[in-house]
Amino acid sequence: MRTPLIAANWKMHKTVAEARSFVEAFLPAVRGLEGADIALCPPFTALAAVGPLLAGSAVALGAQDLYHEDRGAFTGEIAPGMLTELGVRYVIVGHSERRTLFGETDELVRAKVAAAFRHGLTPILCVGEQLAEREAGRTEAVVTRQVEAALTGLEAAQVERLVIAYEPVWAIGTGRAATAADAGAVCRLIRDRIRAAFGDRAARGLRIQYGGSVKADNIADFARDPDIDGALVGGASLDPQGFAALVRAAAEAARGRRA
Ligand SMILES: O=C(CO)COP(=O)(O)O
Repeated sequence: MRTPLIAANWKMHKTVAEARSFVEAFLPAVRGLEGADIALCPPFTALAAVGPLLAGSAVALGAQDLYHEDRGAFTGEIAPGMLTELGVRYVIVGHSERRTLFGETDELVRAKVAAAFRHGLTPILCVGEQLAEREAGRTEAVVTRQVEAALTGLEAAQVERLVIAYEPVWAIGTGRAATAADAGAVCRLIRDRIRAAFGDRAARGLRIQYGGSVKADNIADFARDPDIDGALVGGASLDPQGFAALVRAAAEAARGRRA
């Protein structure tokens, strides 16, 4: 069975000093924990400080975005090699805030996923429908389009290592999480599409997280579902003790999943 991945997306929160004190409190609180992988995705400015603090721990370093070119005149952007140099292992790509606030297209997301793989980074590809799309019965069509567009040109062996985060946009930061049944159904749909396009091995290896108002007291519902492989967590990842409790609850619940 796939090990769930609980990833913290801090978004535009925490200075370097705040990031350091989070890690100092968080690591002892999850030491020795088994049954879930953990990643922290601080803002770019804190990566160089957080990386060395995580070295030797079971907690991986992630980034929130990257640019798809290796270098050049792209003011304000961050190249993949700048992330790998700092020990970054995961990179969030295509978050709905990037898509809606910063105009990222399916094509740009595809280029970023490819760039991440080219540099040995594991993308956490975010997909999810808006409220109006859900209400119009278009969830399946939207999510399928986003997944297919982002994975065009990849090899099955790459897809097997990929992480997809299903984050319905209406559930992000609203306190209104999807039900585990609805989230699980979309995750199954994604896995079926991956199986059809890339084969059974890729579909079995790929991790599909849920994201959107995940908290310590609802994570168990998601983590028990055999097709939900952990969570991408925003607001509830900002407090070290609260996030540690969330990770522990996820690991505990995931133990009950069907093998
Ligand atoms: O966008 C998210 C993670 O990427 C989810 O954010 P919240 O957990 O704050 O709803």
